[in-house]
Amino acid sequence: MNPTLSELEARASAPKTVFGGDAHIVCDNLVRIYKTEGVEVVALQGLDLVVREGELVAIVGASGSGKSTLLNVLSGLDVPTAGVARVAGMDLLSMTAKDRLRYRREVVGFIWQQTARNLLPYLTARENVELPIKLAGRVSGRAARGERAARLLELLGVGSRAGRRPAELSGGEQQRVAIAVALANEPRLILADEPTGELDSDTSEEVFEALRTANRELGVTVVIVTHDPLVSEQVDRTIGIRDGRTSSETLRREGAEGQIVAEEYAVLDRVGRLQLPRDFMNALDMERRVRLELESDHIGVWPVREEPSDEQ
Ligand SMILES: Nc1ncnc2c1ncn2[C@@H]1O[C@H](COP(=O)(O)OP(=O)(O)OP(=O)(O)O)[C@@H](O)[C@H]1O
Repeated sequence: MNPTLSELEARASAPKTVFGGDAHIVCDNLVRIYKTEGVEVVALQGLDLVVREGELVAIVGASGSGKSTLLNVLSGLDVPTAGVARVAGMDLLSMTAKDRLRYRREVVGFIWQQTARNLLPYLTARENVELPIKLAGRVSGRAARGERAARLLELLGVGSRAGRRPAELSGGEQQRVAIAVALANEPRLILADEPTGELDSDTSEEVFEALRTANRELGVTVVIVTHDPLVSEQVDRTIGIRDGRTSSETLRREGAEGQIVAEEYAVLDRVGRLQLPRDFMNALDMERRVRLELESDHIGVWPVREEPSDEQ
């Protein structure tokens, strides 16, 4: 039955539910187009992402999928072409230069892949953590700063290394100190770009454990960007991105016998688009068109064998 005029009016005046609501990170239909020498590259093509406060998530994608572009947007280094990007209620598209600076100093902390980029080589671990606290000018007194730095290093399991310079630390220890540096000014969000890219698998586990500790003990939201799909064993939620769009989500949970179960889901956007995994499409030779059938509890997707006459 068609709605009456008064029903339509009531619908129009009802408060609109905004995508993502007041979630900590909201990207809604995010687009980033790079223009170089007249050629346009669409790095993000309508990406949607919602992360709640206090979550620990990984964003995984192959090279060129748009991970760095997304990270640059979330870190306030780059401004997207269109869409919505909000972190902790701050609008990353319309922020003034002053707000952007404050955002980068106070709201987000970073950990880069290159261990050397995170720490100053001539300072000890403790001095590296103290420096951003001093620059922010929010904690006065050397002793108070030293105490905060020592507490963070202790929390991340590198308290005994406080007096060492980066060159006297292992790669994993350097990254744990880097996490302490990122946490120095109590950011609400930590962005980590391939934080274990230069480490072997045992050392990587230590770094993930440190990120989990920071997340659990301090309640800070953590977003890890990586090309390594095995990260889904380390975090509760892994978001896959493909061709500049979120394509899948893997949720990790504990099974009945205490075993870790990882389940992969495809992401359905608001207009009903979803990306089929490439290997599923290849296995059934699916191309261009598929046949859909609505069943009582699922939707069937079948490959269509194209007739040559179809193209004319
Ligand atoms: N500054 C730029 N100018 C032009 N094109 C760019 C620029 N930065 C990225 N791109 C293009 O945008 C797309 C997404 O790149 P992006 O660096 O975000 O992917 P990525 O998933 O981080 O890859 P990688 O893991 O290799 O760093 C690619 O096609 C890339 O060539």
